[in-house]
Amino acid sequence: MAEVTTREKEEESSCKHNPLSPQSARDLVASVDVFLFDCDGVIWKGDKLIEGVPQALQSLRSMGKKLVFVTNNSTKSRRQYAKKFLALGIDVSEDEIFSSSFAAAMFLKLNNFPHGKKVYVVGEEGILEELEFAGFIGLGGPEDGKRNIVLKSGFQFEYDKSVGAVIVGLDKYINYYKLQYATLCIRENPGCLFIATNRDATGNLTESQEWPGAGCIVAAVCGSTQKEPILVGKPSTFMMKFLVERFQIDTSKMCMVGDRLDTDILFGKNSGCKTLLVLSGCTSLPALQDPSNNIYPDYYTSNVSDVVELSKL
Ligand SMILES: O=C(O)COP(=O)(O)O
Ligand SMILES: [Mg+2]
Repeated sequence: MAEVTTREKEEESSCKHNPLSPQSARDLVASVDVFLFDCDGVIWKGDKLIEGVPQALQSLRSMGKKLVFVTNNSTKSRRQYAKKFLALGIDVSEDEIFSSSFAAAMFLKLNNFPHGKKVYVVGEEGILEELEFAGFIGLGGPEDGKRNIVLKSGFQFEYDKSVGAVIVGLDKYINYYKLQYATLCIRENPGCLFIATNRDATGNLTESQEWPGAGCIVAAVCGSTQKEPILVGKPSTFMMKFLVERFQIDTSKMCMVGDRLDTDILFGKNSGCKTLLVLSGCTSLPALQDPSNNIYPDYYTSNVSDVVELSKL
C-alpha cells in the first residue's frame, strides 16, 4: 500500500514538473509569438550575461518572434535598461522593456495622480527617471541615502506635506532617514498612496551571489505603517495591460520565461501565458520540486539557450 502511494506521489509530481524536451521546445516555439523574458537570473546576473543568451535571442528574432523584457528590478528606467542591453551587445529598444520602475510611474498616470502632488521614492534612479518622463515630481532616491538622523530631544523631522504617493523599490542606499520620511508621508498625509515596485525576496544582483531584494525594503515600510502596498511589478498583472496594448496579441500566444516562481511564473500564469522556468537564477530544481511549492511552470530547463538548442534536435 505504501508503495502505491509513493508511486502515485511520484507520478503526480512528475506531471507537475515537466523538463523541456526537444518536442515540447518545438511545440513552444511554434505556438508562441511573443517571448517575455525576466532579466536578473535569466538574461544576466549583475553585469554578466548568462551563457548563450545573445545567440538564443538572435535565433528567436530570426524566427520572427517578438521579444519583451519584463523586470522587477526598479533601479533602472527603460532608457537605462536599453543602454545596459547595448553595452552587453544585445540590441533591444526601450519600448521592448517593461520595468517595475516604469510600471510605478504608469500606475500614477493611469490613476490620474495630481501633477501638483509629489512622490517620495525609497528606491534608486530608475524610479525617479520614470517619474520625470511621466511628468511627476519625485523626491528622495539616492540623494537621501546620504542623510543621517540624530535622535536629539526636541528634534522634529521635516517632511513635505504635498507628497501624495510613496514608491518603494530596491534601494542599496536604504537608511533610517528614508524609512521615517516614507512612514510619515503614508501615515500623516491624507490619502497618500503606498506603492511597491516588487516584493522579490532575493535577486541575482551579481554573478556570484543572491542579494536581498526589494521585498525586505517594502517589508520595513509595511512594518512601520502597518499598511499593505499596491503592487505594480510581477506577479501583479498590471504591466500586462501595456504588453497586450503594444502587441495586440492574446496572452495564450505569449510565454513568460523567468527564474522565480512567486513572481515570474505566477505573473505568467495569472495572465494566461505559457510559462517556462529557467534554473539559471534564484530557483533550484529541488526548490521547484519541494512539496511546499504550489506554483508549477508548464516547463523548466537550465537556461534560455535550451529553448533554441532543444527545438533543433
Ligand atoms: O532583481 C530583482 O529584484 C528582480 O529582477 P528580475 O525581475 O529581472 O529578476
Ligand atoms: Mg529574475
